[in-house]
Amino acid sequence: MALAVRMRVPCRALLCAGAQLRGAALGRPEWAAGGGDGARRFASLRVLVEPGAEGRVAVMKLKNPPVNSLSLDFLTEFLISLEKLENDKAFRGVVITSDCPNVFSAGLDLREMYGRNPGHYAEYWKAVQELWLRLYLSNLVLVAAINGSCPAGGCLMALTSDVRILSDSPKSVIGLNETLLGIVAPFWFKDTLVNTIGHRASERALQLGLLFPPAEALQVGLVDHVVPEDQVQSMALSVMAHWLAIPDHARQLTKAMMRKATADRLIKQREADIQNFVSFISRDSIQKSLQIYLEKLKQKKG
Ligand SMILES: CCCCCCCCCCCC/C=C/CC(=O)SCCNC(=O)CCNC(=O)[C@H](O)C(C)(C)COP(=O)(O)OP(=O)(O)OC[C@H]1O[C@@H](n2cnc3c(N)ncnc32)[C@H](O)[C@@H]1OP(=O)(O)O
Repeated sequence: MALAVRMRVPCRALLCAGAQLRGAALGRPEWAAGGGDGARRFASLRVLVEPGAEGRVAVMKLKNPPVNSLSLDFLTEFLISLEKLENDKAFRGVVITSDCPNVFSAGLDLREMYGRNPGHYAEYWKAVQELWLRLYLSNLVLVAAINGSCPAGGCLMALTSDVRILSDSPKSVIGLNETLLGIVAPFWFKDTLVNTIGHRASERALQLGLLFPPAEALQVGLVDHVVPEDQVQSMALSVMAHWLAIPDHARQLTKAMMRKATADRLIKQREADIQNFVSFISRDSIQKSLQIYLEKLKQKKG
């Protein structure tokens, strides 16, 4: 049944090969079965996957300290974990959350986009595209349990989920703040935001690089629920149960119907998008902006 409606990213085989290569580059696969749940529990260096209490639901904990920045190695491990879950028919839903205190994800790793060579930028961007496509078109129910700050690429990742739960903490701000760094959110970041909060709200949020505090994020529709931090996980599981009450095939076809056109826009021009990214990020002015931003982050500490 699920096979009939399974969405596929066309360049899947290519990425799989890429992911395996990256896995090899990491030195060892690191997948370790553990505990009484046997093969259903696995972990890599930076991604911990364990079955939730509800069964058929996995909890994926991101643990790339200090801030879950999306480095190339982290993206690769994330992709491999997701692929394993997609292929394991025991699972119908995944709660994605952070193992780093107060931060869901700081977004793309700035060190992957600063001071490197064009080949590296291209490889990195391809992995970013792939993670977005895999998450956005996932057959699983994805619930983002956002237990901390969620800027830029972190927000993009959360926006690919079917539901977002945000912790009610002053640190839990969320948004696409790229313009504050002097960079531009690519069209598919923009499309994902527009699909969630509409055109006018997106235009304002993107131009101003807004990071919404919880109450405003809820009001604009960027997240679906705001709850105290200690209830984020239980709320995510409760929402998940609601979504899992719907037959998979009907829900999956509906999800595909809603999302395919947006994903296809990138799929049709992936190479051009990579070239755009490489030439944009390689500009002296953009490298200077990133350098200043990285210095500001360091100075913040004091
Ligand atoms: C003509 C038009 C053409 C258009 C073409 C378009 C082409 C594409 C354009 C390019 C688009 C690129 C898209 C990028 C999206 C992104 O995701 S960029 C990343 C944006 N992220 C942020 O702005 C978040 C920055 N971080 C923070 O604000 C804070 O760290 C935090 C709020 C997340 C956490 O704060 P705190 O807990 O206080 O930790 P810190 O002390 O700040 O940080 C600890 C440590 O981590 C380092 N760090 C933080 N964020 C990042 C990051 N994103 N990448 C790498 N490293 C990061 C920080 O520097 C500290 O390091 P040290 O301990 O000092 O070494």
